Amino acid sequence: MSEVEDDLREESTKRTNREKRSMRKSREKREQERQQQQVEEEEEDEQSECVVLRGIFQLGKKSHDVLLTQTRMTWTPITPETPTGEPCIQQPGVVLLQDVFAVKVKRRRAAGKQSGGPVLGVALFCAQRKGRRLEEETLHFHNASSEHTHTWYNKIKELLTGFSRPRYVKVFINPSSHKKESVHIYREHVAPLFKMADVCTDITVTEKKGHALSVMKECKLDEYDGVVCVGGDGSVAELCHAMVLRAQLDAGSPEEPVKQALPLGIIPAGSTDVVSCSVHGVRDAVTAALHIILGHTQQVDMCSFWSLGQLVRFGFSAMFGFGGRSLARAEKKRWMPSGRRREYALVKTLARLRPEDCQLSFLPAKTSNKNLCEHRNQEQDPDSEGEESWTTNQGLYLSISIMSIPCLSPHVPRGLAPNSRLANGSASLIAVGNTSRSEFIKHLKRYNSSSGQFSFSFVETHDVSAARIRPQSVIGWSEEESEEDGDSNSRSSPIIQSEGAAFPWNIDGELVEIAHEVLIRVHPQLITLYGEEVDEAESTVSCSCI
Ligand SMILES: Nc1ncnc2c1ncn2[C@@H]1O[C@H](COP(=O)(O)OP(=O)(O)OP(=O)(O)O)[C@@H](O)[C@H]1O
Repeated sequence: MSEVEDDLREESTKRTNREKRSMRKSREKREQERQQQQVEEEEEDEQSECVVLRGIFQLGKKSHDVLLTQTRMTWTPITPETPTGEPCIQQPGVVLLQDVFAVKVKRRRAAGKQSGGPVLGVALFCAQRKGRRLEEETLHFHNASSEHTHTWYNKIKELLTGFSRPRYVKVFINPSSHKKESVHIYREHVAPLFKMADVCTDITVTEKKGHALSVMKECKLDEYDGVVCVGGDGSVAELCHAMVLRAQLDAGSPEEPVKQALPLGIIPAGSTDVVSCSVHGVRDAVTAALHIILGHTQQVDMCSFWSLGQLVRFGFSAMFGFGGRSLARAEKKRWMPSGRRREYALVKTLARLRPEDCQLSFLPAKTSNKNLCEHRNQEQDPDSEGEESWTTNQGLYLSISIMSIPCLSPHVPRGLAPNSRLANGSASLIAVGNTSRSEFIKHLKRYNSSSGQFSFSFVETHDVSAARIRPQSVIGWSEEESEEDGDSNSRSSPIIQSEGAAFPWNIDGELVEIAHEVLIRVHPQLITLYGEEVDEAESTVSCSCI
């Protein structure tokens, strides 16, 4: 082997060693950086978790070592040492302060006394999750020392003020909702929780349709942190509409939708409570009240409904065809109990099932969320996106629905529009073409059972940011109904009455009669509701009529 080859091999070995050393160094550097980052993260965690107070309280019959940090309170039983000296491992109890809605000093009250008495300790009032429900739970921490107890009480109270929660809310109660139980529901289940959490209220018990709207137009809204509605879907729809209109008035732009800054809380007291179920997953006044108290808020998309260039209203859902006709029939039988009324209307509308001849156009939703400003510009000219982006179909439809929220309810736990999200900036358009009654019933039944309601050739669904429905038939609902049973005296008054042939629309459970084309626009995150996004509602009832 030549000297040159030796030199080359030596050189190559040196280079390999150099490369290895350099790789090792960069690996070590990366490892050091990772460790440093970990230490910093741990320090950060420690800081937020650093102990604010430590003390001894009795929980139940045992003494506990209790720690309070910025975010939680933990307690571990104090146990005597075992004879063998082995440590006795105990799982600590824990409550997150984000779930605590009130703290009180507990006292032993003498009989007949409203105040005073020796201190017993602190009581924490928390919201505990049980499935989709929030339930009230009280934790008692006993310590007879007044000084000790007050130190803890003051500190916990101070930490709780760090959360963004409503302090003063405007409450509307519709005493006529469903079984006329709203006032009772509010008094029994909501008012005591609000009082406990120091939420002050200004209450209006509505006297007639439109009362909440007129109060909302004029009241001093900046005094409040939120608005609360106790009632059914009709009351919720009126208030949501009122809140967006008020935002428009305040912003000095009566033509354009403006986001309402105040959140709306919904205490369900109706028969279906679709909006409440869609943000709580359950029809339960306590769950709804606790979401309000804890300040859980959720942005929600809304629609605006227009006819002949005039705003009809703001809302979350609309049904044309079967859904509209069925509601119109139910409204004529207001004297029946709500369950029976709904079943009667459903069965009768199925018996007289007929398609609507109409032109359906829609604007497919873009994948990214559009912001409000873009939508505002579109509002003035619905065709400004260019005709080519609209899809138009002409034909016979049994039902057309458009929903910007999933519309969950105990009857339909996965919702009438299971693909719709609360704040994705689009709405589900569900168009059911003409088919036999038996096939239509099969489609309806699948809402109630599991899924597959859209897997029929006569059903199409689209994610849309706007839709337009132009009825072609000259025979409106009014003519057909008067022919049907000559029951004109018992007709309820719809929100809009048209001179010519009008068609019944179900807009958020309210009957609206419109004779002409209706344009629907989706407005991303136009309103904030107290609650959260849920996938499925708790199912408590099932419809047996079909
Ligand atoms: N004091 C009142 N008397 C009559 N109607 C009222 C009164 N206050 C409000 N309203 C109107 O009643 C309508 C229906 O209200 P709501 O939806 O709460 O009850 P509901 O129709 O019985 O419930 P659900 O829609 O769940 O069956 C709303 O449009 C609301 O404006």
